[in-house]
Amino acid sequence: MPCGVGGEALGCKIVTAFSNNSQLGLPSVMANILLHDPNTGQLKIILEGNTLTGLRTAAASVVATKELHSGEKCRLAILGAGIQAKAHAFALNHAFKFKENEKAKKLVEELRAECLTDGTDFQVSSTAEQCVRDADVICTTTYASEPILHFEWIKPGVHINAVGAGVNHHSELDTRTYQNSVVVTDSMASASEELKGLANIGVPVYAEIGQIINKTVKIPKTHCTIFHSLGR
Ligand SMILES: NC(=O)C1=CN([C@@H]2O[C@H](COP(=O)(O)OP(=O)(O)OC[C@H]3O[C@@H](n4cnc5c(N)ncnc54)[C@H](OP(=O)(O)O)[C@@H]3O)[C@@H](O)[C@H]2O)C=CC1
Ligand SMILES: O=C(O)C1=NCCCC1
Repeated sequence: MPCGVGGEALGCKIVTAFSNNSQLGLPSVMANILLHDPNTGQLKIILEGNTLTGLRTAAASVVATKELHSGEKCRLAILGAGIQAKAHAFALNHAFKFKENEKAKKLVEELRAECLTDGTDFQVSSTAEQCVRDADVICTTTYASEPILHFEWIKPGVHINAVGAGVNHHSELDTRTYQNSVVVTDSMASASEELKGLANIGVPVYAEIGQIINKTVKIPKTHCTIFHSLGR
């Protein structure tokens, strides 16, 4: 993932995703950042990039949630219990102060200890359905290659940040959820490759989040909104 800002900065994040790494005690997503001198191109430093990946991905979901969900934000549901689940729990709670949170057990004690100072509570759900029912905002952060979120479980007006990816990037949500949603992404260029399967179920990628932010595109009323986070 290359990035340049005028004459000020030049860098590249190299990232891999190996979903079975937890069996080896390693993070499944591992990133390093190469920073170059923006005037000469000389490599200056190689930085650990996992921390930034957590922060940036969750921050993008916060921005998308602000732009795409206008209703009350009482209940946050997170499917998944890894690095991104935790990053999203922190970032979305910080931004929106949810009253209730449902997420996997192994994260709960850690989150209670780290977040309870502001009165937020976290609960464990035994099923994905229980987790997402009545949620206002849902984040999916897994490697599921079959849908883990079904249309009949979600209430009208929900906003979904679809962050994870299985074999393809649209495997966490079922077809009906897509067909009843407006899908916004971070990069149309990436979506044309990584979300091309959506065309097979008649679902267009409606806009880039940047177009919503700069008000060149307006979101029509739909059952729900999906921010498809591709990460680049
Ligand atoms: N859009 C973006 O910008 C980014 C996207 N990602 C994507 O986000 C996802 C999560 O990344 P990260 O949090 O770092 O990964 P982790 O390995 O830390 O966590 C993955 C979580 O997904 C769960 N999981 C794995 N497979 C399945 C499945 N088949 N069904 C249900 N749950 C499953 C795991 O469960 P268990 O705990 O039981 O193993 C775990 O809780 C990945 O798909 C990754 O590629 C990551 C970074 C940036
Ligand atoms: O770092 C990112 O951005 C990633 N996006 C998609 C999957 C893995 C990491």
